[in-house]
Amino acid sequence: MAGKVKWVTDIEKSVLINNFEKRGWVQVTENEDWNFYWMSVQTIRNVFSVEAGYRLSDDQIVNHFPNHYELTRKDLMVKNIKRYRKELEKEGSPLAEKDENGKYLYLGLCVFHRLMFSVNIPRRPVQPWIMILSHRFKKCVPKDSKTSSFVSQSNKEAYVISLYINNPLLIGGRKFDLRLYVLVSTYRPLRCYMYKLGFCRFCTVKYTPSTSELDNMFVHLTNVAIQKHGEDYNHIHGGKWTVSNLRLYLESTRGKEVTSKLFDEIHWIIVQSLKAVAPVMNNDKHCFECYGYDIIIDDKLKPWLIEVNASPSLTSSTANDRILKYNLINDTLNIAVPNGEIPDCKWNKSPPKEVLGNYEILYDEELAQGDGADRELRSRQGQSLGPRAGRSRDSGRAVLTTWK
Ligand SMILES: Nc1ncnc2c1ncn2[C@@H]1O[C@H](COP(=O)(O)OP(=O)(O)OP(=O)(O)O)[C@@H](O)[C@H]1O
Repeated sequence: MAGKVKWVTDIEKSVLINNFEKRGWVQVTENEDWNFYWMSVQTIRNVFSVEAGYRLSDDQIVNHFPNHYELTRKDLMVKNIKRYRKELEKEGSPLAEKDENGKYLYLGLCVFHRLMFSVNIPRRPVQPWIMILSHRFKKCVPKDSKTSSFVSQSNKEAYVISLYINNPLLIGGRKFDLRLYVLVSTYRPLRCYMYKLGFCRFCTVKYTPSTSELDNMFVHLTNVAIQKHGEDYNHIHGGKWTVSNLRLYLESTRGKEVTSKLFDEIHWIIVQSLKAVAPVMNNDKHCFECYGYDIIIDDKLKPWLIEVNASPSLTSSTANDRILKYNLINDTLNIAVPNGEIPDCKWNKSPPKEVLGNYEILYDEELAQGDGADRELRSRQGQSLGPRAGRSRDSGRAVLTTWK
C-alpha cells in the first residue's frame, strides 16, 4: 500500500468517492494514518481545536482552512471587507475612492449583512430585509420606515439580517442567482482559481416585488433545496443554466460590452473578498478550499455578493449536475494533490497550466507583484469606461478580470 494516497471523508458523496477510487487511492478510517481528508466544516473545527491537540504531518492535507468562517460567515465577511476598505483608504489607495455621497466607487462588493441578537432592524429605507435564522428563513419588511422593527417569536437566537436585493435581474420573469466555484490554494501569497462551469439557479415562480408574495419562497429563494419542492420544478434541467448560457443570453440581449463588464465585475468582487480576508486567514500549509460563491445580479447589471459557502453542495439534482460536480472534484484534486501522489504540504502550490482543467487562474499575488493598486484600478476603470482603455499588456497573467 506504500505510495498510495490514503483517504478519508465524512461526506458520503459519490462524486468524491468515485474520484478517489479512480485514482487508485485507498480508503482508511480517520483513526488510521491518512493523507487526504475531505471533511465537513464541523470536522475541521475539531481537527484544529486546541483540545484535539492534533498535529498534521507534512503528508496530510485537508479541504478547509481552519478559520474559513472569516469569509463564509456573512457578518464576519462584512467586518473584514470594511476593515480592508479602511486600510486601503488609510494607504491612500485609489481603489478606496468614494463618490460625492461617501459611497465607495469600486469596493461596494456585497450585500449589507449584520449579526443581531435582538429584534431591532437597523434604520434604513423601506427596502425589505432577509433574515436568516438557524438555517430557516424568515423574511421581513420594516413595518414602516420610521420604526424599522418587527416582532419575533424569540429574541434569544442570533440572526443574520441582510438588505434584500428587490430588483434582481429577471430572465423569463424569474429571479436567479449564480453559483460559482473558486479554489484557493494559498492565502499568503493569495492564489485562487475560478471554475469555468458555474451555473444559474432559477426560481420556479415568476418574480414580483409585491409584499403580498414576500412569504412565497418559490418566488424569492433560489436554493435548489427549496425550489425542488415547487410544483413547477423541472427534474430534467433542475431550473439551472450554465454560466456560459447566461453569457450568451446577455450578449445577445444587452450587448457584448456590458456583459463583459458584468463578468469582470464579478471576478473583481471575488478577488477583493479574498484579499479582504487574506490577512486574517490562518494560511495553514495543509489546507486548500473550494468555495461556492453566490452572486445576484440586479436589474442594472450590478452583481452583489450574497454569500460564500465553504462546503458547496455536492448533491447532484440532474445528470448534468453529476457530471459537473464530478469534474469539479476531479479538477480540484488535480491542483490540490499534484499527480495524485502522496501529498507534501510544503510544495509551492503553483501547478502547471496543463493540470488546471476547467479552472483558470483568477488571481496570483506573486505574478501580480509590482502591479499594485494603481494598475488594478487602471484596468478596472478601463473596464468601466469601455473598451479596455486602461488594460496593461501583461496584467492578465495575474488577474482574470483583465482578460475575459
Ligand atoms: N440579500 C439578498 N437579496 C436577495 N436575495 C437574497 C438575499 N440573501 C439571500 N437571498 C436569496 O435567498 C437564498 C438563500 O440565501 P442564503 O444562501 O444566504 O441562505 P443560507 O441559509 O445561507 O443558505 P445556504 O447556506 O444553504 O446556501 C439565496 O440563494 C437568494 O436566492
